[in-house]
Amino acid sequence: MFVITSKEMKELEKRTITDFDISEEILMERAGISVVQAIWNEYGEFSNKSFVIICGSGNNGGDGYVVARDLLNYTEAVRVISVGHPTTEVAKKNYERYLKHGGIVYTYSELGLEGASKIISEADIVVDALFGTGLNREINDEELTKLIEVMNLYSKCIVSVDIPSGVCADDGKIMGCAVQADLTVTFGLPKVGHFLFPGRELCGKLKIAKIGIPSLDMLTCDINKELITTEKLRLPNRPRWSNKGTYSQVIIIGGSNKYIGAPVLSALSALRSGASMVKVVSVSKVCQCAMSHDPALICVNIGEDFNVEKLEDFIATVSKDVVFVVGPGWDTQNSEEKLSIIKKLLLTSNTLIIDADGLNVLSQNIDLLREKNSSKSVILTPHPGEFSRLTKKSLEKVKQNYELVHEFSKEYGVITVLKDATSIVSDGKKIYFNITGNTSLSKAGSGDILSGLLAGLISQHLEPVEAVKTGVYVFGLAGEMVPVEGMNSAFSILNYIPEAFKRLRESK
Ligand SMILES: NC(=O)C1=CN([C@@H]2O[C@H](COP(=O)(O)OP(=O)(O)OC[C@H]3O[C@@H](n4cnc5c(N)ncnc54)[C@H](OP(=O)(O)O)[C@@H]3O)[C@@H](O)[C@H]2O)[C@@H](O)CC1
Ligand SMILES: [K+]
Repeated sequence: MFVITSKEMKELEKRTITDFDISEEILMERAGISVVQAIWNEYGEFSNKSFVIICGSGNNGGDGYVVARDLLNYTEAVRVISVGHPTTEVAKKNYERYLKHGGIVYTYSELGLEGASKIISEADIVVDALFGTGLNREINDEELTKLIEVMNLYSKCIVSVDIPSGVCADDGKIMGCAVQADLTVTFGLPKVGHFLFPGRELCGKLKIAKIGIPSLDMLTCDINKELITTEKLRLPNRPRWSNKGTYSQVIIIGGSNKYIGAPVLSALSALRSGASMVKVVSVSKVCQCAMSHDPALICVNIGEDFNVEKLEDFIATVSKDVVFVVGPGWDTQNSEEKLSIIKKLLLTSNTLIIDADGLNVLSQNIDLLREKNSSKSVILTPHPGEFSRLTKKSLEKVKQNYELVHEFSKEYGVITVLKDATSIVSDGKKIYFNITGNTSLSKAGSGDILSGLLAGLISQHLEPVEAVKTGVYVFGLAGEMVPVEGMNSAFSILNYIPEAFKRLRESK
């Protein structure tokens, strides 16, 4: 499903109006009616319910007046609190129409905070039509801030029109203060702010209503952002005649005497996601740990401690058709030598996934990525801390920064997975958001599982970007399958991976 910014929404609206002769008025009418329908579907019939609609001065408020008018068809218990007189032609029209239908409007300036609080607290459902995609600055007006606080404090239930007021549609950030909705009804296509935190949390349940905007193909509009959903996800093809040689090997280079388990988690995850042969190349202790967990793993022991020559010798023996994961549990000692290993791996034509300390080492010389073999796919799987080191930008600046993920991937010719509660993937062309998962994944070791899972999928010949999309989605699903959220070790997530794949297959 495509995901858009407020600017893109305006463009779609413009083209709908000019190229398809569907007026702004029709769009607003359908938007308002779709909100009423969504409320009915969610909360049941209206005869015993009371409503208050908080309308701002723009078109979001205009939608609010349509909602109010339509609700009058079902109940008299409808009130509007207007915050500023409607300023757009179409909002004014709908304000007038609501009045003509006998609608009651209180102005916030006359009511004051106390009056507004009373009306809000008495209503069963508060419809938030204060600001939508037109919010263009921080809300710093004291009276507005207080009104939003009152809405959050006293409402029994809030339904936001398009987006919770105060949430920026383009990055999910709170512009001063914001409404916490129970249900949000958006129009046409979801906005980025619906999927990035804190906006994602403030939406409550999200419904996407069709209001008559033609498809992107018809509008000849190129949108480069998508939400990862099951329909388009690819799964590996495993022909019945295949044998272990049909698939690529997965080789995990990582682990240290400090972090023994990380590469083992990666390796076990690769097996769970379908890899046929997984090697762990590491120090003795890691190899022992790997063997004790699964004798089917193949270990290449490089000695008691990190040994660059042995690693180099091993890499020289590796055939073309291999998926490398480098970094889980590596630690950052001997970073110069480790950097030279990454350089060697970049020059081979195999697929390379760089994770964890592999990324921390790489951040000392990110330009190494420019030397990669041009036919090679390189996937980086940073969490925000690692991405901040890679880009030399503060954590604040990189968190959820989908544009940066896009630019970075384009500049270095890599696929980047910025892991977070909403993960962001880019191959430098498109941007994908993944929203599966929960806090069962917020655990040491879970990143190692993801890198192994991606390697396992690529070893079964999925295109790297397809493997990454499927991988992050399935990984999230596996996290959601933990019986009690958060009460788990990352290790236990491994058990849910096959089941998560099954669920995805069945849902297609
Ligand atoms: N696109 C479509 O296809 C469709 C769009 N539709 C609907 O239109 C909505 C977008 O409408 P919109 O563009 O009129 O903007 P909206 O969100 O009402 O806010 C603008 C008002 O807020 C004000 N304002 C802004 N920031 C402020 C602040 N911090 N503090 C105080 N004031 C602030 C701003 O003031 P100004 O900047 O002019 O001073 C202006 O008055 C969209 O979300 C959807 O609901 C539907 O009808 C269906 C079709
Ligand atoms: K709103």
